[in-house]
Amino acid sequence: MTTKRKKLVLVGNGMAGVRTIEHLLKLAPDLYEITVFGAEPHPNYNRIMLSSVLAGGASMEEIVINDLGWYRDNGITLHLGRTVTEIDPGNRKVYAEGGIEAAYDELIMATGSNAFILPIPGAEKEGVIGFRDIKDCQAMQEASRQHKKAAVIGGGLLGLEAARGLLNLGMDVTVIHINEYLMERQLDRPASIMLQKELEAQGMKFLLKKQTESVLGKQRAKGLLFKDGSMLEADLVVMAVGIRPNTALAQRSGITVERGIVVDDYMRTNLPGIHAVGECAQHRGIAYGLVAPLYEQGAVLAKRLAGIETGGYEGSVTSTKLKVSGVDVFSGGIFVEPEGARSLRYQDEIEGVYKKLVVLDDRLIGAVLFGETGEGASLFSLIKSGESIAGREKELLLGLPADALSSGGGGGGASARLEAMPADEIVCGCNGVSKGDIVSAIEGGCTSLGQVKGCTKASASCGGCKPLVEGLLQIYAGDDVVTVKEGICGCTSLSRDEIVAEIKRMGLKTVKEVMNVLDWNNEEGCSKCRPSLNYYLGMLFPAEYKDEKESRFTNERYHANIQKDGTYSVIPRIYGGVTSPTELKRIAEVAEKFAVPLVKFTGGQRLDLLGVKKEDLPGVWEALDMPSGHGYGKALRTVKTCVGSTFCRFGTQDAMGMGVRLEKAFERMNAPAKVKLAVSGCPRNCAEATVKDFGVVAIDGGWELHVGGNAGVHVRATELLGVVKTDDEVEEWASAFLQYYRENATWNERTAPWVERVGLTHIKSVLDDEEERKALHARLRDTLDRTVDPWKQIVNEPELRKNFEKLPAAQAVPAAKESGERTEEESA
Ligand SMILES: Cc1cc2nc3c(=O)[nH]c(=O)nc-3n(C[C@H](O)[C@H](O)[C@H](O)COP(=O)(O)OP(=O)(O)OC[C@H]3O[C@@H](n4cnc5c(N)ncnc54)[C@H](O)[C@@H]3O)c2cc1C
Ligand SMILES: NC(=O)c1ccc[n+]([C@@H]2O[C@H](COP(=O)([O-])OP(=O)(O)OC[C@H]3O[C@@H](n4cnc5c(N)ncnc54)[C@H](O)[C@@H]3O)[C@@H](O)[C@H]2O)c1
Ligand code: SF4
Ligand code: FES
Repeated sequence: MTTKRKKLVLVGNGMAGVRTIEHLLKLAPDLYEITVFGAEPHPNYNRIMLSSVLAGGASMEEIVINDLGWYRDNGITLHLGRTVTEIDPGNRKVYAEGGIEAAYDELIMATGSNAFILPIPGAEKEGVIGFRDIKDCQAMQEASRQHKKAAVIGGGLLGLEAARGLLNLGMDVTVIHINEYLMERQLDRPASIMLQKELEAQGMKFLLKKQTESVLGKQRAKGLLFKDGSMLEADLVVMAVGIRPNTALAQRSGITVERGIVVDDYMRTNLPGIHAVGECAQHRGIAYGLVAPLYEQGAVLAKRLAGIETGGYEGSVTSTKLKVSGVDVFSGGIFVEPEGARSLRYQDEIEGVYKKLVVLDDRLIGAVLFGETGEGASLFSLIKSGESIAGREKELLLGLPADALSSGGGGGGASARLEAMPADEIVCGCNGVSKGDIVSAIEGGCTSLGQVKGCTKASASCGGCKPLVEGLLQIYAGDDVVTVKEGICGCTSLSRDEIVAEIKRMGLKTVKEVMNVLDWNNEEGCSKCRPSLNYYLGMLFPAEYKDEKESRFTNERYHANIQKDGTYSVIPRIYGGVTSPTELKRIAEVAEKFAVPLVKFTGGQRLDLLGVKKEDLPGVWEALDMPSGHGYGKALRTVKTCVGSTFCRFGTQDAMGMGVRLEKAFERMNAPAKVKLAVSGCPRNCAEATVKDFGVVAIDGGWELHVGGNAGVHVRATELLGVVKTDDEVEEWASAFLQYYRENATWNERTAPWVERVGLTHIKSVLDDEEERKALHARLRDTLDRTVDPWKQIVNEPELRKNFEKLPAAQAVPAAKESGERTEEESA
């Protein structure tokens, strides 16, 4: 005898509702006769991926989660394109468009949200849309075929993803934002400013602190008028100013509604048999707007409906990742310090990296990452776990090896955390994939990230969970794991070596050409690939390549180090740290003349003039009449020396003379990362040569050559490359080592990790070959002979000087005010 199934009706065929049904079918496949109503004419699809569809990274077909066959196979009655218009709670019935009605024992409201359209005059005009569904996406694609200028109102996640998509469609895009910085709901000011700069480099324009008064135009939008009286031309206006839970039907039906449909921990509304999940629901005062919490709600409701005991939904901590190719932004938990909390920050404008951790009672409660977001998933799991991070705060901030990211003191690190993670914990928030799902996929034969993605969808949306999925692969696939090569950034799947080989093979000569020919998936590139391509091209073709200033970071463009108040630091070259009374007097006069607020000795034996205004830079350089110390770039910085045999009674060689010689030989040398040298006059090593990229230590009758050292966060002592007798040999070996590093390291890789990666034995074997050594030396000489001092060049060329003129206040780039940035000279 078959028992009669209960009737379950789902209103809303979106991500949260259908997810609940999927769960329920797994838990109790025969319990309900299910009817689904969807106002949209499509089967259930991944709304998140609309951003990728718009940007050209996915097709509409690819984002379907459950096709029509799935509904059929599971015996679900589906009414597509039918909006439910009425609920009769007394008789437990729903009524939909087209005269359709359905009775229920249990009803799920999963009506999602509506895009908020600003109630301003002209908002109803043709060409004004929100960005919420397939229809909106198609409208934007269509508009881009006929129109050129787009305005996106709202600089939040949605607005920026829409803007990136429209840029990809060839439109001229301006984002209008009401706040003074972008994504203020997810980011703090420094991260937001870095984000803005990166997006500007991609071609996006911004109008900040602007309030839209009305949409101009007759039938179709022609532009926007702002409250300050200014205007913007636009024939497509996308409103991305937030969402409002879709509650009208619930309200009409007597269900309690505040901002959303009010539910308890079991997703029950005030009316018997009626539940709500997803963006339309309000739980403990919060209506969520991201899928991860909605999936958690769905899991609880599914258990409840299946009659399985469950602890109830207790609310979610959320994290977000902006899905814009070439920009890495992560925000999780509480990123604005509540009372009693501390925050730790790290900012490096040269590398384009910003990190902020918020700690309360020794627990990580929030994080913002820009530029390097690989640790986002691990940090987010620490935020959720609430475990103590006492004593590990700095490690976490500075991104030590993945295994430092957890289990403080308990040992084991990140892999131990993954192993201990319960099977039902969600690893991929975007797609609601649990650890158990991923482990099953691996045990079922998936051995690469791509295969796990194909089987489970984990990492298929924002990609934020990729490190965790890879971690699970390492643990559960063991030796079978297939590591698929990663591109140098999100814009390409090519590795550094492949790119360099292709540049050489095809003789590519500009950054744009490389991107075009090698099929970059983002026309403008990003903050990782543009500077690296600029470096590789300059390194490969020193004679022909013209440096692309726009592919460099601010500091390298202005040849000075930007400080947290927006002023600059000027470090002239002082060869070997040896100066003279005349030079010192000149520096003092310049400091007085330009009212330089601070003059300080750096760790590299030089003088740093701090607090110089941008417009004063050329004047300061002119008056100093000294070469640039390159204290701002990926280049030779200092050659630190001790006094050596000239004065010291222990000295066996002239350390100062050698230091000056090396600094003169290698000044203006750019490199994959900054390079520091030191020369000590005896093994007492007062110049600390054994923590430098290239260290020279005098011994009786010769010099020891040390390589691959590094102070700073990850201290690494040098390894001994060899011992030579003469000063000429020191220069030749140093030159060959540096050129080999220049030609083979990945952009941004310092000598310490490079030596570790390729091995000293290999480097030695190359440099021991005299012919090869001399050839490397000659290539570096040839490169350096073509370089000029950047300060002199700017001082002497009026056109270049113009770049330093004071901008009108409105255009000035805001400084990274809250940053804790140090001058690069001082950072090791
Ligand atoms: C472009 C874009 C990108 C996004 N990116 C991300 C991201 O990267 N990460 C993230 O976590 N979140 C992201 N989101 C948010 C995420 O998509 C939503 O949180 C999620 O889709 C909400 O699911 P839901 O089921 O509650 O609502 P929806 O997915 O909106 O589904 C509700 C459905 O109910 C239907 N409906 C409404 N009323 C009725 C009715 N009376 N009768 C019948 N049907 C009805 C609607 O038409 C809709 O199809 C993004 C959203 C957009 C628009
Ligand atoms: N990557 C992701 O996780 C992702 C991507 C897209 C959308 N979403 C989700 O979709 C939902 C909608 O996104 P959203 O960005 O519209 O919402 P949001 O509320 O996060 O951001 C809206 C932004 O618009 C700005 N704004 C408000 N009024 C304005 C006005 N009059 N003029 C100019 N700017 C104005 C606000 O300052 C805010 O920054 C959110 O829940 C979001 O989390 C998430
Ligand atoms: S390293 Fe040797 S030579 Fe140089 S200062 Fe120290 S003791 Fe003197
Ligand atoms: S968390 Fe976004 S794809 Fe997994």
